[in-house]
Amino acid sequence: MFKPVEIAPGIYSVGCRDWDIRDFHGYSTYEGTSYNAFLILDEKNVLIDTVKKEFAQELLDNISKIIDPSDIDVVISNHTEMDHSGALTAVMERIGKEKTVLCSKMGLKNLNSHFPGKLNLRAVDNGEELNLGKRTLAFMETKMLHWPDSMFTYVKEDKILFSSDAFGQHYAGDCAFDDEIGDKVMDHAAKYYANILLNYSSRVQTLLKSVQESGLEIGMICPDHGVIWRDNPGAIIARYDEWSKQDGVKKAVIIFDTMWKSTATMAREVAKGIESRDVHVRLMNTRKCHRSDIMTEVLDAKALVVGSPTLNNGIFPVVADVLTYIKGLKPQNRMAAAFGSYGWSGESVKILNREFEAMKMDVIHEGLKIQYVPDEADLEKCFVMGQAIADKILDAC
Ligand SMILES: Cc1cc2nc3c(=O)[nH]c(=O)nc-3n(C[C@H](O)[C@H](O)[C@H](O)COP(=O)(O)O)c2cc1C
Repeated sequence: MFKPVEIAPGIYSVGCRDWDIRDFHGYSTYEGTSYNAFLILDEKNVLIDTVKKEFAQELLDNISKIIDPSDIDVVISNHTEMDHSGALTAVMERIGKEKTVLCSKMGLKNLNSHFPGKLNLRAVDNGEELNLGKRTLAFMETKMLHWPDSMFTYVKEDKILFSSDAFGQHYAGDCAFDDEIGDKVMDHAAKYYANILLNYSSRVQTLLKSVQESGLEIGMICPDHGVIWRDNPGAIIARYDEWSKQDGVKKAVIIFDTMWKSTATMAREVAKGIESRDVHVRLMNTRKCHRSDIMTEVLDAKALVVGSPTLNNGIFPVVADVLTYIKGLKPQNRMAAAFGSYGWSGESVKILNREFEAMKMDVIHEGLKIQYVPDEADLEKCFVMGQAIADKILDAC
């Protein structure tokens, strides 16, 4: 299903596509994903990263179309996570168990935890270089982007950055490059950033600044998932800068759930109020929209508005699920407001406000509780609440 692609003279993309995966550790992958691995032919032949365990043979088959795997001299593990290291031991059996696997210092610890005593590991220093003959590799530690072991490998002569999971996208289509896939690549990349990297945004900012200051020239970025940025790597770097700053745009995301449609009716009226001020709004039912798609919408939204009925003195469980997920990804500089229908005790708005405070969000409205089914006057209150939220967003953006 996949053949190696020569991405630069003597440098090949040899990884595998996982066409059918639709749930990637809880992230919805409607177009599958790829596990990218790269082969560099030089006086020393190098393999950068491997693939998920079950794709080990496919990776070896791809390599074999170019060289005998046993002619690989060094393997580099930029990231320990199993989608890039799961095949390592099987691949090393074929390449030669005694051959060196280079990784970061944390990679050494983490790979040993995953595959105790099975690999001949050597940790490289941040900034260390490896001469391959015609080319030089430089290693850059990128701790917590997005695991403690993450690092980048840069080919100095070709100006190619092997960026591990950074700049990746879950996409397994026919395209190998940004110029082939077109504009939709940014939707995939935004979803990836929102769900995998958002909580490390301050580190992204630090990294981008240090890359800029060092004058590192980046001609091509090869992430471990999705297409390669060969045409315009500057475009994804600019988007990472924008996403990691988290300034937010004039947009509110309303997430809600409902048992008997009262909170849903309120949600629509709040949305109408927001939209009446020409502020963009997304209305997302937590039982109909996947949490990773909700997160993608939260990425650039200035405000998060949450609606939940009161259920057994609490909030609706699916709303709690999505909020837990959003909280973990630590969106910054956000406004928030809550609403919901209740029957007798009505705790949901108070609980949601507490959650917003725990998430360090700016609570811009005291919240709106409506008993049972909202009447005309209640719906007007929802509309006015939407307008008040929109006004705060317009003041801030
Ligand atoms: C199983 C169940 C448990 C409920 N528990 C509470 C509760 O603890 N306190 C409360 O105020 N209302 C409670 N309610 C009432 C709902 O909050 C009320 O019917 C509300 O209007 C539902 O809003 P919805 O139409 O958006 O689902 C409960 C309703 C159900 C079905």
